[in-house]
Amino acid sequence: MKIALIGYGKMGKTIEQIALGRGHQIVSIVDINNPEEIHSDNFKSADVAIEFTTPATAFNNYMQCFAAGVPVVSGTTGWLDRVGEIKEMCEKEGKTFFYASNFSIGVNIFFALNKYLAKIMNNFPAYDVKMMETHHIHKLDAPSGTAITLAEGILENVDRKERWTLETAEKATDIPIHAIREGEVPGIHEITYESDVDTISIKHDAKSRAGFALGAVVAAEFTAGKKGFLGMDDMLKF
Ligand SMILES: NC(=O)C1=CN([C@@H]2O[C@H](COP(=O)(O)OP(=O)(O)OC[C@H]3O[C@@H](n4cnc5c(N)ncnc54)[C@H](O)[C@@H]3O)[C@@H](O)[C@H]2O)C=CC1
Ligand SMILES: O=C(O)C1=N[C@H](C(=O)O)C[C@H](O)C1
Repeated sequence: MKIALIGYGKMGKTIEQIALGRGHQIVSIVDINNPEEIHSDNFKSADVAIEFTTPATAFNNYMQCFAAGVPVVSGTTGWLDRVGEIKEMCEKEGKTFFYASNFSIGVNIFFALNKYLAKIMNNFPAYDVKMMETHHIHKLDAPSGTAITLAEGILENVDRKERWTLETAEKATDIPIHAIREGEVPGIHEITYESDVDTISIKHDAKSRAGFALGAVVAAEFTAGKKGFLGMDDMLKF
């Protein structure tokens, strides 16, 4: 498969290695210093573009991919206030877009576990819930996209909670997310339920970026030739 990379930072470089190892060809690499590459014939020849850039630049990159007729797989976080526009373009204009706040298979198992635990906890109001995420100091957004997905999994299932908040809970109906930025940590997420008598925690700790990158390449293989707005639930069968 011919892959174009948009964003050649920590994720772009890890994805390149995994894609080459799976027999794919990298036909184009777009980064901040060569934005015109996205208009090149090499870029347009890609079966799929994999986009990992920044919250501020992702949406415009998606528009460029759509204009070039290249399906997009993206994991960039912090831009989801505009996801409705992308879904509409996929539905009405036949564009192709695969998004995951976290491509790691382990984290997606953790998402399912989080929802299952939340369903149980809905029946036990003696427990309050809080979240913690830790990432490297270069991360631009907080809370992490993964933490937001986890919070949404709790909100869908725990009736006594209404929204997530960064750091402090203002009301009993809030889920506070504590965001720590420390060293070069690839990503840790923890959900804690606490009562007067005990604590129950579930935690995912990424050892490197390899799991995120492998998931993104597998998602690219899945996306090539498909139409519409796609996500991990379409690809994984639990
Ligand atoms: N969904 C997932 O599984 C994961 C998502 N991420 C997210 O992916 C994004 C990127 O993460 P990293 O690679 O660690 O960041 P990074 O900072 O190492 O790399 C970002 C790259 O994008 C480039 N860039 C900036 N503006 C650009 C533009 N307009 N066009 C093309 N390239 C541009 C930068 O020069 C840099 O090389 C972040 O939003 C992060 O939260 C990170 C890991 C896993
Ligand atoms: O910025 C990162 O590094 C990561 N970002 C994603 C997020 O915001 O959830 C996924 C992973 O945790 C690493």
